[in-house]
Amino acid sequence: MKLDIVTIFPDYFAPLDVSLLGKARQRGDVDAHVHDLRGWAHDRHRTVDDTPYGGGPGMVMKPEPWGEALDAIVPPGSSARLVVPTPSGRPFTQELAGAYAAEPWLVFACGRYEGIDARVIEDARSRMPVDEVSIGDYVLAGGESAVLVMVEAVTRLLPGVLGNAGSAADDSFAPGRMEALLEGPVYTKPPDWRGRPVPPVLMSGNHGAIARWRRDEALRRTAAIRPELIARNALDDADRRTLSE
Ligand SMILES: NC(=O)c1ccno1
Repeated sequence: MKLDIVTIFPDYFAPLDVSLLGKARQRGDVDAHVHDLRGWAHDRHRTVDDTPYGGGPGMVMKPEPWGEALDAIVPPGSSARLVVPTPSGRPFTQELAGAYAAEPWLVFACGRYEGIDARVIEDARSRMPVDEVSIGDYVLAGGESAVLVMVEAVTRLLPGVLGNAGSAADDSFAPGRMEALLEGPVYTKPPDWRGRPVPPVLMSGNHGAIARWRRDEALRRTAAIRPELIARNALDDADRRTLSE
């Protein structure tokens, strides 16, 4: 997967060199490049923002640097998808992360201030798919943190990035039988810690009973914390019995 990130704070993306993603980059599984938008701002102060038409607080990111940056990074006819983090975007979900993990090339545009001049998105849409995406119903100072979240959620799904390929399949919201359930509790050694034992079923070696217990815990957690998700799952009789307890 090819990733390009355009930002006025390139140092924000130092985390791309650590942990699983850093290893994926070293292996060449992820070809990530961070670009400083000011490289396409040609005045003496390398200005990237200006006052909003129509008045109002704050500043808006100028279209010219963005247009030149995207022209330079994404040649005409290439296969890139532009992703723009914004609180006014479509929700970023595990499903969308899975769709992005199948994309050959993602370009992330990190807005700052009050946002990017709308014509930048319009112009980009004339030559590539563009998604405006929100990681949640809150406002950040810029898109950089949202891009770090999305890049981690997407790249962990790429083959070979997670040490245990099955791990992603058991995630909360992972496609399949656990699709819209919150993951239940997990345990490791010691078997008893501060007088708190590990649930015995997890040490029984009975894989069917363990799978049932894990699903029951996920159902109970989801019903307690995110009851609106329950209806998104295909429930069997055992599930319904658990939820009726
Ligand atoms: N909620 C968001 O995704 C966001 C992006 C930039 N500011 O907020």
